[in-house]
Amino acid sequence: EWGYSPTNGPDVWARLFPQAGGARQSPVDICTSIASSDSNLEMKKLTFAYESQSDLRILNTGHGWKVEAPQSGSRLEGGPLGEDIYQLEQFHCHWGETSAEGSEHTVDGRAYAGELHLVHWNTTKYQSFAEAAQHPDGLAVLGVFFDVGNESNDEIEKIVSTLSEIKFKGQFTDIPDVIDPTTFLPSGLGYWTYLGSLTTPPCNECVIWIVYKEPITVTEEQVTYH
Ligand SMILES: NS(=O)(=O)c1ccc(O)c(NC(=O)NCCCCO)c1
Ligand SMILES: [Zn+2]
Repeated sequence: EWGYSPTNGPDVWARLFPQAGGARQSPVDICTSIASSDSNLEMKKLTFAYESQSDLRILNTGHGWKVEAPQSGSRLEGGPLGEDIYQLEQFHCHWGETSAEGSEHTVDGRAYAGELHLVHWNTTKYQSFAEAAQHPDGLAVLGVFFDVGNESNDEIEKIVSTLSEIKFKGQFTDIPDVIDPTTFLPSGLGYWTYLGSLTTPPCNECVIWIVYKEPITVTEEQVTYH
């Protein structure tokens, strides 16, 4: 089973998952000095529209939590996504042992306490998430960094408050509260974008990454759960 130790971590994933040795692997360190601002991105504004949903299923994946949120009524489009429309499939989180680390992307070498991924797939071109994940423009993932501060995030609390029920890998439960994914996004909508991959095996090179510049604030407890 793949993981993050020296014997099963990213350096050996390519033995079992060939794409992990590819040319557009994620995560990356975002070097802000060489990131170029693309004027047409301003012209094609990135727009998103989500539904609020209750009774979403949350799963312990063994590497964090994942909320299954297939939303046929959601739309992510514009910005780097060309003319295609992407639909929300799931969102999940990466965090670390301490709040000094945990994000997958880093910014000028700096890691954040954690990182939320909102995973979407291209419904204009493909018929399913699984099919989309086989194509270079199949998925669009919004990444939001977590900063640790004194205010807790109410939406994240609705999720973290269920984790005591799914202590072990493979367990799942329902989140009774209504969740609106829009509330996970920072107020500042500036982002970096690049063509990359799934950050975990099978590491398919199918993701258009959109990483927001502004982190959202959560409390230490909300992001060092284990
Ligand atoms: N981190 S990511 O790039 O947004 C990402 C988005 C969607 C994914 O399907 C994966 N990878 C994945 O599901 N691997 C299968 C078993 C892992 C259980 O955790 C990673
Ligand atoms: Zn992820």
